[in-house]
Amino acid sequence: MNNFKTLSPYLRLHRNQYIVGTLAVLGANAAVLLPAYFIGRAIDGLRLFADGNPATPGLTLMQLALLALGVILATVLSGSLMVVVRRSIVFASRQTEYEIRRDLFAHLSGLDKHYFDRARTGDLMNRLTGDLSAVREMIGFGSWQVATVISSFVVSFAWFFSINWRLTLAVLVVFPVIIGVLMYLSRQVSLRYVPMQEQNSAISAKAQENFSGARVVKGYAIEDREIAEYKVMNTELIRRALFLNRVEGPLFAFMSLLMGVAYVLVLLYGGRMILGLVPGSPLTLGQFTQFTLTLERLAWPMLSIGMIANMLQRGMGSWARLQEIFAARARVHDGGRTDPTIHTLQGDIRYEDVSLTFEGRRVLDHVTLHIPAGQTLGITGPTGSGKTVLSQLITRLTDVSEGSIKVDGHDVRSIPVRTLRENIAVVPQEPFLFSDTIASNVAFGLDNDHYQPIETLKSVRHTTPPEARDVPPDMDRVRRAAEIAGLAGEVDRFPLGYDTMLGERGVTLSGGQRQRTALARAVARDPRILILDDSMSAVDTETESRILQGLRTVQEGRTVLLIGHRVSTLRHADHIIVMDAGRIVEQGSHDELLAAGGHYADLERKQRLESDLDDTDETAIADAAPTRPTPAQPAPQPAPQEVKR
Ligand SMILES: Nc1ncnc2c1ncn2[C@@H]1O[C@H](COP(=O)(O)OP(=O)(O)OP(=O)(O)O)[C@@H](O)[C@H]1O
Repeated sequence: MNNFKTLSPYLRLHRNQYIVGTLAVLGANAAVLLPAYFIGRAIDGLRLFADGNPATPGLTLMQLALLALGVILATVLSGSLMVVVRRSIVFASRQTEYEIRRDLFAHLSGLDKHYFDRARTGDLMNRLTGDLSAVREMIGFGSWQVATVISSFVVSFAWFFSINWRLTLAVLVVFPVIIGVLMYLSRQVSLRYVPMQEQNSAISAKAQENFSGARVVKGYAIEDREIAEYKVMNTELIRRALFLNRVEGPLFAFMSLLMGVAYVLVLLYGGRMILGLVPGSPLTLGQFTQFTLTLERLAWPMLSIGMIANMLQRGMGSWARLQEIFAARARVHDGGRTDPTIHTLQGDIRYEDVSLTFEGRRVLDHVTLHIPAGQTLGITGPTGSGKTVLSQLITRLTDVSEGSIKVDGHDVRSIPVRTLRENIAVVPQEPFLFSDTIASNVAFGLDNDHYQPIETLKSVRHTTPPEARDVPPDMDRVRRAAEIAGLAGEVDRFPLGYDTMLGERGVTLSGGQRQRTALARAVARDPRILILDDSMSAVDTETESRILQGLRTVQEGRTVLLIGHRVSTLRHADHIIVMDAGRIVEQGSHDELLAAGGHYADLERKQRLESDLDDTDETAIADAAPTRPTPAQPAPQPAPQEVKR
């Protein structure tokens, strides 16, 4: 019931369509029973005519023709009303489906990292498709059929009672059985349906992860294992689906049996009435015919009761699963302390005694730090030491557990989330590219001002669809950003240049190209604060130094957080911090840290040694190489520019 309450606001958006549709169903089901009445009248009239009794002359040819016309008109009327039903209820259900899908997407887009850290894409996709379809079927075809069953029964029994109440009571004998069976069925379906949908979700998630991770699956040659696991999951789905179907199968047969019982009762009891064997309850042949024809019309509604109960249970089960999405709340959002007057930021960042705890585990521990606007902070430290989460706190991907972070003196929790994020560009450790052109990927963060948040719970019939905006990317900006990110040269060599289409998540680019496309995207945004999270790990040191040089030209007045493991990345930063186990364990300039002889100095020494060793190896190879390659010894290839992922 609770679930129905949450669905009703959507149904109310199309109240008139559902009311018109329901009235049309009622009308159609009343009209469809009129032919039985006309035929009954005709039979009685003809029988009297056949008797040849002048006192009861029976039916004239004109009356017979009128009754025949009545049959035709009633059929046309019920057919026309069915068209109205389709155009109202079925249309309304499609529109409701659209509105729920639109609102679900908007709601999901408003959820934060905490939700998506745990959600499985395949499961969400299954809810947005399979579950939403089940809800649409329930409110469309399902509600239509409910109205059909109710109106068929009401109108039929009205006729039955008007013909003969005793015969009607005989038919009613089967109804307690029907109600009992229905209650049992509804309970069974609701118990069995949700586990089946959960398995559907698990299968979708498995398929989605396999397709997204196809390179890993193939790289480890574990296709057969994955296929076997998929098969097991499918077998389980079939088992659960059959378990559900097992309730429905016998039901159809059972309802047919009950229908047969009703016919037998009418035949035996009605027949006795026609023969005059039931005192005080006469029945004419025409009335008997009308009774049986009306009963015949009840066959489909009766047989479909099981299917409808099933559809409603599935729909409500699916709606409950969609409700779980609507019930999820973003932990990070604008609230009472948000100051809407903050529109611009300069980029002065202060961490004041910041701690962060994830599921009882402290990942940042009393961090205090000041990054003046326009300065570059280098962040390094062992893996898992808290570098990424430290930077994520500025964009409020997650909020501090203790202490505060201030940008330009404002606590980040008081800056409107949109303003905050519009002023920051992040190049994450694992860049995400869209299956679009390189130009569109670089320009992804631009052209964001024309869109307003959508109004939810609003009828699609009263909203004008947003104008299709196919704004071409600002190519000057795209090229400049690509130049700075060290990507331009390679893109110019692609046959389609910036119009090159990327595969899903940019898989058709090398790891380094992907990183630099993501970097270009961030630079194109022209942010006040730029966060580069280990975002040059897949490019060689030479390219990296070119990119850093390019960045320095646009860095003026921009605050940059540069996370990295290479001293070459960090050495030009104004200030460098070394993190360990969520704490800042060293800080200072490159020279100060080298002089301090701690972790940073160690790192520098190791990387210098490695680089010296590489140089020595290369010289040795060059010395040993013949001056001219023979066919058997191909010329040494240049070192790969980038680490392929
Ligand atoms: N969403 C999360 N839920 C729970 N723990 C998390 C989450 N994100 C990060 N952590 C934990 O926080 C700690 C710091 O992670 P972080 O990603 O900041 O490390 P890092 O220093 O950037 O490491 P790396 O150099 O490997 O990228 C890790 O122990 C990690 O397991």
